[in-house]
Amino acid sequence: MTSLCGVCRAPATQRCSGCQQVAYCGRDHQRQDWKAQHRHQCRRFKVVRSDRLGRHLVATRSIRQGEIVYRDTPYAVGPKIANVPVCLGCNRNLVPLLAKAALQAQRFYECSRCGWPLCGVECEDVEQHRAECGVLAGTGYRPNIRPHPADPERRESAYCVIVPLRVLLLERTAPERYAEVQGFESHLEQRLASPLYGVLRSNLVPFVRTVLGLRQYSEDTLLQVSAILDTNCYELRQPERHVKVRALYPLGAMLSHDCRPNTKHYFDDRLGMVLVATVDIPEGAVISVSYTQPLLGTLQRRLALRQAKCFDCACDRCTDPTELGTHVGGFRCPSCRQLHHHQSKGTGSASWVVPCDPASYRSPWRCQNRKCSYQERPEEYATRCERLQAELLALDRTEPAVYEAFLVRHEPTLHGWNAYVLQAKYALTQLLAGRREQAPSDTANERRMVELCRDLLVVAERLEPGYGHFRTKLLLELAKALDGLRAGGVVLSEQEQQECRSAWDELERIAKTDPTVKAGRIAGDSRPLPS
Ligand SMILES: C[S@@+](CC[C@H](N)C(=O)[O-])C[C@H]1O[C@@H](n2cnc3c(N)ncnc32)[C@H](O)[C@@H]1O
Repeated sequence: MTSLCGVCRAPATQRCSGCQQVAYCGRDHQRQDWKAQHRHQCRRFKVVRSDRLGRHLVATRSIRQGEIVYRDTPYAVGPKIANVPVCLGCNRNLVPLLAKAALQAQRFYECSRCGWPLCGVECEDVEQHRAECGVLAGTGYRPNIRPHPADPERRESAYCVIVPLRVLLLERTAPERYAEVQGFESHLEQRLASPLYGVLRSNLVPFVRTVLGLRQYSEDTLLQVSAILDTNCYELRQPERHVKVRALYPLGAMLSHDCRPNTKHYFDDRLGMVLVATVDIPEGAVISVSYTQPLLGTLQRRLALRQAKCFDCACDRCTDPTELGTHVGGFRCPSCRQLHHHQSKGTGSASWVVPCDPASYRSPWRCQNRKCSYQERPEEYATRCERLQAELLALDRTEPAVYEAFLVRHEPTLHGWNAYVLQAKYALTQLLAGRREQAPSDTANERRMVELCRDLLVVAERLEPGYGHFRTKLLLELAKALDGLRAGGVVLSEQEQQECRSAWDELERIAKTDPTVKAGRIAGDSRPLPS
């Protein structure tokens, strides 16, 4: 069918290259429409609905790796249901901002009108705080939020009212946004059965209706708003600015999850969410993000998604017993291992135990070797994971040697890419990076780093390919370690020099659309240093 010009309805000869969604008879009408409206509507995606994903985003044209898919402005930002003390003006954690002497004063700066803690007088009139301040000030209620130097991680539950209140106040300040938020997914029915919603029913509801006097909002509406926030908010982290809060974004609320996503996101200085394609996304493909951690096995990821976002993931990784060949959830078959031990040769040692049905929380686990009958019940597998998790958590987090010992201890029984092994290996890279600061020319340290990064990069490429954050961090550590070896007098092979050059080249490309990978310089090296 011939396309018609979006302005005059004459036969069209060209399409908008940005979205491929509208056509024009020529450049004049394209320019005219751009100025009049299209610049606000031109998008690389559209929102569609399916039975499995609900509403989600689909690419309306091919999107290149590294391209920014969209920038999204938040509708509401603020503390999580229970949060460490945070400034209601600028969202920064209050504790690290205070000098020791001030902490001993036992109080934070309090807003002169509503009494809630802020950084200082300069945050009293920040737009985010203005509307709520009037409502909070009128109540006479003052939260008892104080510094606890001995327990800086202590969370205050009084914060559970702030973001819901900010959403309710949109009804006055931005009614079209308020109406849009009411249409977001909530999973309220499922959430009402949880203990958290029991607590919200007895804390949040009377606070808003009785203390704040906002009686026009029924219990159902208030719990619905909470459930919308729990389903759609993103954790907004900017460690260098001491910001760790939650935020609701209109496009973010339409974005579906995949355990092998094709985008990543970061937050800009104005707390906007920027979505970047980590791989080439073909026209018609679902645009996905990951709501969870890549270094968890399928059972743990799916449980986390069910608990936080109320759905059962059925992506390619979740439905593959080997998790795309990585065996992140798997372990070595004890029976085949014994056989191997007795015969001291043969293929026994290479048999892995995998779930019979990865998409079931109650699946038994079975040896992949058809000749072996080894099985493990779901309870036994869960206990195995809990034990490993507890062991990992108990390690001294400052000491690389204890992580190395963990790896040696579990090498005979776990896959080299088992979730707990991966977590230990990744922790080791962080510790070795810290050591580099103290001992810059420790070549044994750098050699080990290179080995770990090469290994983890293979996993990262399978689970979060392309420009994903996990892979980017590893590329950076690999490049720095190879540079470190050279600086320490080691002669790199031709292959290693090429490996180092291509890592830096790729990091430069990633940095073009991801400012969290900042350009800098290593002393004595002319290459840009993402940090
Ligand atoms: C941020 S919202 C995304 C928009 C939502 N689909 C809608 O229609 O409003 C998150 C919710 O989308 C659904 N969802 C997202 N990714 C999914 C997936 N991979 N499989 C099934 N449901 C998914 C779940 O209901 C989840 O709680």
